[in-house]
Amino acid sequence: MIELKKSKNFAGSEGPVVLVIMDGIGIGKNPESDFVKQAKTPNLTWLHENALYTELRAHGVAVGLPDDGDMGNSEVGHNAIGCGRIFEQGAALVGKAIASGAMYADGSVWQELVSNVNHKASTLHFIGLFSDGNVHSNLNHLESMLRKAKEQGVKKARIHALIDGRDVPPTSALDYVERFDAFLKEINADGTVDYCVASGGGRMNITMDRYDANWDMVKRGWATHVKAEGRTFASMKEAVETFRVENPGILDQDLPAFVIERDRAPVGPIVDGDSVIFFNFRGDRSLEITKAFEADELKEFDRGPKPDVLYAGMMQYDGDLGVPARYLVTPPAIDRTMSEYLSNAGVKQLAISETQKYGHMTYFFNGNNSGKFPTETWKEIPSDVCPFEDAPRMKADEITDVVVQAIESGEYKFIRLNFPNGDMVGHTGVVNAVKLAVEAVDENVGRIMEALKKANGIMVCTADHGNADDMCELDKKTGALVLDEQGRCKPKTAHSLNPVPGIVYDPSGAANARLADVPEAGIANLAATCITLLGFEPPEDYAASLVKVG
Ligand SMILES: O=C(O)[C@H](O)COP(=O)(O)O
Ligand SMILES: [Mn+2]
Ligand SMILES: [Mn+2]
Repeated sequence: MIELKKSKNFAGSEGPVVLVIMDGIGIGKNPESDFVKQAKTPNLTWLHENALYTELRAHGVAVGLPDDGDMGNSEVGHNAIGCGRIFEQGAALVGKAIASGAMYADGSVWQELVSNVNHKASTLHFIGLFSDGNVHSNLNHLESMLRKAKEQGVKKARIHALIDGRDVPPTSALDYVERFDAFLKEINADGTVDYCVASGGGRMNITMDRYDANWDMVKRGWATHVKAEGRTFASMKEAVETFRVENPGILDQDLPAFVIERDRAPVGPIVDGDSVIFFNFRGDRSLEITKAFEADELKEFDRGPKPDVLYAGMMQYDGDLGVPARYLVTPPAIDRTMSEYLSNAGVKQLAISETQKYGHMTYFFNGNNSGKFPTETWKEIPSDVCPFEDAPRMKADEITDVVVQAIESGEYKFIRLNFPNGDMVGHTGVVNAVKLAVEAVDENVGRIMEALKKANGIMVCTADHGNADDMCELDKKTGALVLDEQGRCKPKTAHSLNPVPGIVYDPSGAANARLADVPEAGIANLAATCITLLGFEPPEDYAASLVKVG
C-alpha cells in the first residue's frame, strides 16, 4: 500500500484544507480582454495583496501537452492538480503513436477494424470533433488515419464531423471545412476510394454531452450519425452557410445537426458490419456516445435497433470501467493520485461541483478513473440545462452552501471543489455575463474564507487553466485586438494560454506557510502543496510543494 509520512514540521491545521479550483480564471495580460480584471473581485484582490500568492503555469508542456502553443484544459489541468506529476497526455500520446506507426501495428485494434471493413466490403466511420484545438481531438490525427486506411485498401470511409468553435475561434468552421475538402479532393482523386463527410453538427448541440448533463444531445447525435435522420444538404459547407443565414450570430458550437445526401439518399448511415472510430482522445465528452454504441441495453434514450459494428475509441476513456472495450492508443498511466494517498492515510475527503464539472473533481482529479477511494465522499449539485450566459452564477452559491456546511461540520479534513463559472460562461463569449460569472466566484470564495477563518482551516485557491482572463480575439500576426464594425472586441470562446493564481490563505497562521523557491512552478505543484498543508510529507516524485511550513 502506498503511504504518506507524517510531517515533522507541522501536524496539520485544526480546520480542513479546502482546495478551490476556479475553472477558467487565469491571470490576463491585456486589460481590454481580461474580464477577470474587469469584474469586481474584492476577495481575490485581497488575497493577491495579503495571502501567499504566486503564478502557476497551466498550459503546454507544464501539463503534459505537446508544446507551449497548446492551451490548458480541464482534463490535463485536473489530472496535474490531482496527481502531482506531469504525464504525457492524450494529444501527445496519439501524435506519437501515429508518428511511430505503433497505432497501426500488426495485431492492433486499428488492424482489427480495417480488416473488418475490408473483409465485409463495409464502411469505416470516423466520428469526432472537427478541430485542431488539441483538447479533445486533432484533425491531423483524422487525416493521418484516412491516409493509412487508403493505403490498407479501405474503399469507403465516412466522416461525422462535430463542429468546434469552443477550443478554436467561435466561427472558424469554414476554415476547417475548406482544409478538409481539399484533403478529401486529393485522397479521392485517383478514383480508388470513396471518402466523404456523412453528417455532423455543433458540438454543444449533438453527441458530445458529458457527465449525464443532457442526454438529448447524444440522442440527437445518434439520430444524425447512425440513422442519418435529419435535415439534408449536399455538403457540410452548404449546411454551415445555410444555418448561418438562418440564425444570424450563431456560434459554431451551437450549429444544428445535418446529414449529407447524394442522389437523394444519405451517404453514410452506420449499419451492421461497419467499423466505427470515435476519434476524440479525451474521455469526458466521449463516454456517453461510447455507451450508446457499446451497451446491450440503454435506458437513457430509445436508440432503436443497435447496428452490429466494431466500435473503438481513440483512447481508453475510463480506466476503472475499462471503457471502451476497444481503443487505439493506451492512455497515460496515471497512478498514485493524491486521493489515493490521502485515503490510505485515513484523511476524509469531500469532492464537489455541479454537473458540468462534477467529473472534473472526481474522474479527472483521480487520473481518469471513475472509482472512489474509501475515505472519499462525492457530491454533485445538478446543473441547469440552459444557456449559461443567461444564468452566469450557475450553482456557485449552492456549491458553497455545501462546502461551508462541510467546513463547519468538521467531518472532512480535505475538501476540493470546482466553480465552473469563469470557464462555462467564458465559452459563450458573452463578455458581460463573464463578468457576472467571475463576480459570483469571487463572492463565494469570500464565503469560504469566512468559514475557514472560524474553523481555523486553510484555503488553496487556483484554476485549472485560463479562459475569462482572455476573452477577445487577437490578430495572429500583429497581436492587436480584433475589433468588429462597432469597434467592440471580437469575443473569443476558447481557453487562454495564461498562467493561473496559486494562493494559500491560512487565516490562523498555524502552518506558518511561506512560499518555497520553486522554479517554473505549475499546477502540478498543487498536490504536494495540499499534502504539506495537511501535515504530511509529499511523495518524493511529486512536483515540489509551493510552500514550506512549520
Ligand atoms: O469540453 C469543453 O467544454 C471544452 O472543449 C474545454 O473545456 P474544459 O477543458 O474546461 O472542460
Ligand atoms: Mn477547466
Ligand atoms: Mn473550458
